[in-house]
Amino acid sequence: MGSTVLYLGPTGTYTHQAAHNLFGDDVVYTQKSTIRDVFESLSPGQIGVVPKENSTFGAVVEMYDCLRDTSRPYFVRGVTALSIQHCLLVRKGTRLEDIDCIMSHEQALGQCSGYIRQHFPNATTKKTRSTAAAAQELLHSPRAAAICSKLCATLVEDTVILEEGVQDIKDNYTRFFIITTSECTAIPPIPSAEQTIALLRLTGPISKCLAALELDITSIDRRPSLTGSPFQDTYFLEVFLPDAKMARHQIDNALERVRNTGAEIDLVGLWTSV
Ligand SMILES: O=C(O)C(=O)C[C@]1(C(=O)O)C=C[C@@H](O)C=C1
Repeated sequence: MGSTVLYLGPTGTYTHQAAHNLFGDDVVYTQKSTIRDVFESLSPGQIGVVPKENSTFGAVVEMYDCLRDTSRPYFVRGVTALSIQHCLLVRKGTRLEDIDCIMSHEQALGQCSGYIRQHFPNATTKKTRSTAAAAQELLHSPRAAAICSKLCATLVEDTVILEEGVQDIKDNYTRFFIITTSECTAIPPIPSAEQTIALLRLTGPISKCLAALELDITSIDRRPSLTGSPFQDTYFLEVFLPDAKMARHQIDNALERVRNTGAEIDLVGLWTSV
């Protein structure tokens, strides 16, 4: 039997599709109802797939909040991207003019906020745990619509798509992290390229730390650190390492330089990417 892959479910989420594109039918899939559940249920030897960022709406905050937790070991092993084309799904018989509530994951509501404002100015919005969870809720909500993938129309009985491509920016992509509890967990090969990227978690004075790091930073995300000092932040830095063979050595030296400034820094991911 192949590895177990935990993903944000239920069946039909974009995360499920991203996981399936990567691992196909060679693994055992286990759905979890929130991103936090994926992190907290992950056992040694298992693989998790969680959304990380969207090209229209930005960082997936819940994911970064889980990575901020230093009490459990997580390690990012790779990244995969998926084109996100949202549909407006309703129960059969519901017309556009009947819709009084739009349900979806907050990321999808954000990616479609212009569309919702323009077409449903009087509707309420309801956040659900995932896009596919919103599709399932239609069974109990005859006047609501769900924003979700086309696939959900085939998975949830008695539903029909009223509109396709309802995201505000047509070229819309989400990236997903592949996580394990340890850097050493064996995982099926992930398509990769020559670029080596490391993910660092840093808590400390940012300008001093960046000066000590001396690496090529490709992205920075920031969340409150929860260390007890108000407005102290934890930063997630993605750094590009031009020489894959020297990557580990370069990172270890950089971590030492930053720790010497008194800051806290950890390596929480290392992968090759396109
Ligand atoms: O709800 C889903 O279908 C998910 O897989 C989550 C998620 C996200 O959190 O970004 C994934 C892709 C889309 O951006 C919308 C929602």
